[in-house]
Amino acid sequence: ERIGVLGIPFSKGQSRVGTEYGPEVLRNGGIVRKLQNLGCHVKDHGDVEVIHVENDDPEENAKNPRTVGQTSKLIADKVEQVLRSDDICVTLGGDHSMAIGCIAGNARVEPDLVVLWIDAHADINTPMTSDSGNIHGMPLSFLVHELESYVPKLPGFEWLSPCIHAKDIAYIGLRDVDAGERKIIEKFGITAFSMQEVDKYGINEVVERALRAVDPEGKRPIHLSFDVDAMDPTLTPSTGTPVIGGLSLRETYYIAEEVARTGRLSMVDVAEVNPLLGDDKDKKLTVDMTISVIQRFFGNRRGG
Ligand SMILES: N[C@@]1(C(=O)O)CN(C[C@@H]2CCCCN2)C[C@@H]1CCC[B-](O)(O)O
Ligand SMILES: [Mn+2]
Ligand SMILES: [Mn+2]
Ligand SMILES: [Mn+2]
Repeated sequence: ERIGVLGIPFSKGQSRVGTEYGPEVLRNGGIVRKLQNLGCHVKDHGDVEVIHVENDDPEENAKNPRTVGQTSKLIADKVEQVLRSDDICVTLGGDHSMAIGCIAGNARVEPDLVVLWIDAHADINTPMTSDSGNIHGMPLSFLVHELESYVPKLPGFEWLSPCIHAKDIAYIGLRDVDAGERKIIEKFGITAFSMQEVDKYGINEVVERALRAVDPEGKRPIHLSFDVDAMDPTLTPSTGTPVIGGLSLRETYYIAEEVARTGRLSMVDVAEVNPLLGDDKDKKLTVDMTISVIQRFFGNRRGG
């Protein structure tokens, strides 16, 4: 396939400096060359322009709304452009608020997409249910039709309309879900496999059930949003909200290999790499583990 790589040097969806350097360290880790070595045609489209709005006061408890909203629009426009020329888009983040623009942009090209959200967290707080006010904990709430009446139109988000349904989402890796998110997941019947289900059924059964739940006929394009904190912090320590008891390397490889096998992968977001957290060993480990996972979406199979 033709892969378009897009950097999203963004950090204003949360409060820690550092995720803006995610694209740089992933590129320096050789992600483009390693995908090319798999025989893929890879074009690096550079970085999305990040908007910085002065005096971007919180609105409805959401922090940096104008900066996040306006940057998300640029992300959506750029992602749409990439997907019009390449088959698959790989976005290098950046905090997980990037997914607002990534999914919105992808949905313009693939309106029938389904979303696999690989994450320790549900990232579906509304501005009202969020304890932190960090928009990286809210991206899905801006995108889901069923939540439209619960989410205020924030300044900077005027351009955005919901583009997915609750039934189009499946979570894998959850282990730190807020009360408000739990209520949303239950109320709208969102498919969710926490680490408990991974232990109960095994990753193979979880992946099979997740794909069947969102796409029983096996026809729909897949948007896979990968938060590196889905993996155990011993593997990806350099991330802003680590949670112990995460996915193993082999479990994460398995998810990537099975999604690759569908042949319907449309987009992969790589979110929440923060090279300023931890020591140099942690940073190198995080980058190397993340890249080794991404390689498995594109044909690097353990069986050769
Ligand atoms: N739900 C959260 C939010 O801030 O909304 C709260 N949580 C941190 C909090 C620490 C204390 C115990 C409960 N959890 C982080 C998460 C967002 C993660 C965003 B991601 O993109 O990294 O997944
Ligand atoms: Mn997370
Ligand atoms: Mn719709
Ligand atoms: Mn996340």
